[in-house]
Amino acid sequence: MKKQDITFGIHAVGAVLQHSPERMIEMWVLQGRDDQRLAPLLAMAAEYGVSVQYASRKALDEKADGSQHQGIVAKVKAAKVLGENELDALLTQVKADEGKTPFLLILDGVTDPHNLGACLRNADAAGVQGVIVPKDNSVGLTPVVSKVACGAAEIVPLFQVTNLARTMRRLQEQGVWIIGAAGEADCELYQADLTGPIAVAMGSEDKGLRRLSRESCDSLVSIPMAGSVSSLNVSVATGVCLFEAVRQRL
Ligand SMILES: C[S@@+](CC[C@H](N)C(=O)[O-])C[C@H]1O[C@@H](n2cnc3c(N)ncnc32)[C@H](O)[C@@H]1O
Repeated sequence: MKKQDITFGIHAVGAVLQHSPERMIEMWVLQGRDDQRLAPLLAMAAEYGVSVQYASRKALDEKADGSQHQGIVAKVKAAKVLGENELDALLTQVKADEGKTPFLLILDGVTDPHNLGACLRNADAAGVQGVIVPKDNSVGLTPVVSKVACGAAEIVPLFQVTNLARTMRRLQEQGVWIIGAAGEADCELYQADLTGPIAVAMGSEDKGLRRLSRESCDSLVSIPMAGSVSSLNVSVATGVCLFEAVRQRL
């Protein structure tokens, strides 16, 4: 298991400092950078006794492996990997919390870190309580995912499960209705009831929902497409589905 990780970008580093400062090991900031957005991060680092070093752009580029780092890179302890047991605990907690209804997102094999990052960002914005992905054939919490998620990767729990179909069955046994998004479904998203305990399941970039995952859904919905392209990018489709649920759940 990985013990340390690199994270970069103002929101991603800020979210670690804000939500799990105990994970922060050290930070590097671009020499001579006068960016007001860095000030609260430096203040938090001082408060938690995190070592901050100033470094050249070349050094930061190397640490961030060439990705856009906005002048800040941090070494952090790797986040705890969450699985089936933690998902059960989350559901119990959500159900015990009066006024809360399970609202989950399943991503069946998303492999592009930009897409996972954008989905986590959407999930956080929509108030999703947890995102579930299969352990294999999916991208995990990489530095690029954290950067694109803009802090959401440190907030929304990501559950990595060994057998997605089994997890879907467990969710159903606990009263969660699973709605799969598939372009060819007859039922349009806007006709579906998304008000109860739900998990929205999205397919992978290239193959969509796998057969077993699709068959495990309680219903399938499509987002109507007016133009000539056959499908939306998975993170865009995720945003559309989640925010239709948010609208209905107001
Ligand atoms: C890029 S699409 C996958 C396209 C893939 N070729 C297929 O056959 O499904 C990725 C995922 O986004 C969701 N999606 C994209 N467009 C959609 C639409 N119009 N209606 C419902 N879901 C959609 C689905 O969950 C899909 O599996």
